[in-house]
Amino acid sequence: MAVFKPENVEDFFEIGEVLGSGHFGQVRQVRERATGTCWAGKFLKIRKIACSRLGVDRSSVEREVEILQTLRHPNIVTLKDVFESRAEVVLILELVSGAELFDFIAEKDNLLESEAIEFMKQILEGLGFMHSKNIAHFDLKPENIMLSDKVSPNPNIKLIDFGLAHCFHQGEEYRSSSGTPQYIAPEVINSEPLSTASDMWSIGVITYILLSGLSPFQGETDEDTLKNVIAMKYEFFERDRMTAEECLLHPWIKPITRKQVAN
Ligand SMILES: COc1cc(-c2ccc3ncc(-c4cccc([C@@H](O)NCCN(C)C)c4)n3n2)ccc1O
Repeated sequence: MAVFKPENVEDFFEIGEVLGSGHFGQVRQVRERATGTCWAGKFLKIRKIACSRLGVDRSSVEREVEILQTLRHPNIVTLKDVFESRAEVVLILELVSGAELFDFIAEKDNLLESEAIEFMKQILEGLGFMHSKNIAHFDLKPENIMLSDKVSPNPNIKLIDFGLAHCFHQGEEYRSSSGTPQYIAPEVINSEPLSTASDMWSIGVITYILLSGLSPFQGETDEDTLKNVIAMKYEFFERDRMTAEECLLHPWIKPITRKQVAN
């Protein structure tokens, strides 16, 4: 069992405003007392009774910590420290002070295709790094794609929220029905074995929304959305989903000629 720092997190960090919350608990801005540096604290209530709906299993926290400790990349949020006291674990993470990607785009009058390409390139670079470590995110969606800061004219993309992430081991079969209906792949809905390719389905949905402003499978209810995803009312020329690495080599993202660059 992983051992986290038993000290009281408030001895080292001043707890600030709530940045976001979910079934997992809360993300709050925290200020390091020794340096004045601001970080993001993910406050997780640990489930004490297995059948309880409140809180998260300690095993899932250990899995996320192990995955975050493996991932060091400019487009993936970094983990600094982990504290545990009583029934709470606190992940101290690099603060991402920009907006969620889609909120940033919503505030602009329009998004240039060159800007969309740059955003997709950075998302794919972070995801390609994860996949090179046999780690799948399994919850890729606009809310989990953030911008590094509010002021830079060319902000960096940061992938966050690794609560559903999974590291595949040789020969292992992994199934999960978790995720967000608009973005999950058919194999998730059909309880089939998953892989990093399931993230590439989500990338396809995100790219579609980024370029069209429309969500391809969204229905009136989550049930309708899931039915739309598995109805397969679409045709692809390519039979197999591209990997993140293959996407980065696609002419839309990596121009082949100066003429393409000029466009
Ligand atoms: C929510 O889980 C994570 C959040 C983060 C994280 C790291 C740095 C950071 N800076 C700002 C934020 C932030 C800001 C607003 C909302 C959230 C989060 O609560 N919501 C993200 C959406 N997700 C829960 C669907 C997080 N974060 N979130 C990292 C790993 C996680 O598993």
